[in-house]
Amino acid sequence: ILGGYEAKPHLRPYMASLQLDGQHVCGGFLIAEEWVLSAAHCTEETDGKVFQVLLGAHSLTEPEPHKRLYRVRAQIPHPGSNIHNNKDDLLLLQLEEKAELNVHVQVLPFQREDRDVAADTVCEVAGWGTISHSGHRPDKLYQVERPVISRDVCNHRTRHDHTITEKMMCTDSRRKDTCKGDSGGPLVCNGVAEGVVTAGSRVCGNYKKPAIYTRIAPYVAWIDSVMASAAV
Ligand SMILES: NCc1cccc(Nc2n[nH]c3ncnc(Nc4cccc(O)c4)c23)c1
Repeated sequence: ILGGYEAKPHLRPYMASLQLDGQHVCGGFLIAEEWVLSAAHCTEETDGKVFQVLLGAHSLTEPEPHKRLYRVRAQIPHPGSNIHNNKDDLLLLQLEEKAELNVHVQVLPFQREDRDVAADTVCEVAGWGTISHSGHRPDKLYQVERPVISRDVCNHRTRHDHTITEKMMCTDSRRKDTCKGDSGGPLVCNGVAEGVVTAGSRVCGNYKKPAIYTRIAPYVAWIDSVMASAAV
C-alpha cells in the first residue's frame, strides 16, 4: 500500500496473508469459515507450491492472540484466468479445516448485486504489500482510502485504454495506491467487499494507471458453486 498508514490492529479480521515458506506473497480475505478469496495471478512464480494462509494477524512476525497459519486443502483459480491479461483474476482457497472464528478472525460479506459502485464512492483497501517505490515490505497491515473512478475514465486511452471490462472496477491511484503484495486483497465499500485487487499494469502510485479490481458480484454463481461442490 503506497501513501497509506498502519491499520488499527484487528479492525479487519477478514484479512488473510497468503504465504510461501513463511513469506507474504499476496492478500486475500475470509468469505466463509473454510474459504479465502484472492487473485489467480498470485499463483504465478509459485511453481505449483500450495500457499499457507495466515489469519488473525496484524504483524506478520510477532506473536499475537488468535493469529494462526492454516494449510490449504485446495486452490481453485477461476477457469477464465490466465497469465496474459487481468480477466477472471480470482482464486478460491479451501482451508484444510474451518477457521476458528473469533474477535480477530471474521468473515467479510461480499457484494451479490451486480451493479457498479458509484464513481467518487470512497472505499478502503488494506494489505501487507510494499509501502515504498523502493519496495519496502511492511511487517504490519497498512490501509488506504481511495475514491472509485468511472469505467469510462479508467478506460480512457491515456489510462487503461479500453481494457477495463464490466467485470472490473478502478480507483484513483494518484500517490495513494495498491502495490506489489496487495493483490488478492478486498476493496471494501460501505463494509462490503466489492472487488479484489489485481496487479494490472503492476504500476503503483501513478495517476495515469488507476488501480484495477476484479468486481466480485459478477462471479457470485462461480463462488457459490465451488463452495457448494467442495463442502466437507
Ligand atoms: N497499483 C496496481 C497494483 C496492484 C497490485 C500489485 C501491483 N504491482 C505489482 N504486482 N506484482 C509486481 N511485481 C513487481 N513489481 C510490481 N510493482 C512495483 C514494484 C516496485 C515499484 C513500483 O512502482 C511498482 C508489482 C500494482
